Amino acid sequence: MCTRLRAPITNTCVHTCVCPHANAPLRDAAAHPVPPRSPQALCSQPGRPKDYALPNASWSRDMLDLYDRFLAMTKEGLWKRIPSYNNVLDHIPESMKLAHEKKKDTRLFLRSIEAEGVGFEYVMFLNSSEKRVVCLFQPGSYLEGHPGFAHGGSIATIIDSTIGSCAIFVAGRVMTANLSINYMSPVPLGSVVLVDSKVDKVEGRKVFLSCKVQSVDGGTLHAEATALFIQLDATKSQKQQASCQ
Ligand SMILES: CCCCCCCCCC(=O)SCCNC(=O)CCNC(=O)[C@H](O)C(C)(C)COP(=O)(O)OP(=O)(O)OC[C@H]1O[C@@H](n2cnc3c(N)ncnc32)[C@H](O)[C@@H]1OP(=O)(O)O
Repeated sequence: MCTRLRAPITNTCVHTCVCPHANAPLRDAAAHPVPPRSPQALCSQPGRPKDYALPNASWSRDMLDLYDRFLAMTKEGLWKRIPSYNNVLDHIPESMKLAHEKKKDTRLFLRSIEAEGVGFEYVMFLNSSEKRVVCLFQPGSYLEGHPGFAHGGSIATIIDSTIGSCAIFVAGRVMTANLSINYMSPVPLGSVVLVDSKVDKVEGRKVFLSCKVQSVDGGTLHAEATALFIQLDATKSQKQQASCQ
């Protein structure tokens, strides 16, 4: 794990969204208990979708401490918090949308459970110079597989999405062609893990990536993965688009 993650916590809010509380002092992490913080209360703006990648009352102390450490690193300019919406089209810039892609009542799989704390609680940070995306992930009780532990499919989902976000950064619109995961140690429900992904190489439309899932202290390697993403071919996309109309 990157030693930079052990940097001291700062008490400044640096949300990337337009937020009335931006740069307002946060809590003293050591001295005060975790206050209930609602993303909507912090950053709700008329006409803007709700950003789910912000602290809520279900986040554990480990999750909040790690979040604060990454926020501190965003101030140095190397890392950027990635907002998270429950409709995937809100992630795609208008200029990259295909003609048939209109917003419907669909949801990004990871944001399909509305209640806080029981599904995928996560926030991602991008380091563009290292072509790296790190996701802080706290699996909730509805993601159970083996009793008390996160389902392997939920681990695959968070890996695919973290690696996918990294691939999108270098290649724009991509799809997973191959994802290979070795599960080494089960992830307890309610614990916090770091999903650390990076681009290894790009060959034409092919983006090769790798990923590690580790405990917060770096002492447990829960899973390792490699993936191949393919940049969508604009010509083929146009054909798919025509067949959808
Ligand atoms: C912030 C929001 C977060 C969002 C994150 C989202 C992450 C989630 C991503 C997903 O879950 S995507 C859903 C799961 N994936 C799919 O459903 C993909 C299904 N497969 C396809 O649609 C097509 O196979 C694909 C688009 C991946 C590739 O089809 P293409 O027709 O564009 O590729 P083509 O056949 O021309 O192959 C291009 C190159 O890739 C290679 N290739 C394609 N598939 C491969 C494969 N599976 N393994 C190895 N190589 C592969 C292929 O050999 C070739 O190599 P060369 O250029 O060297 O000749």
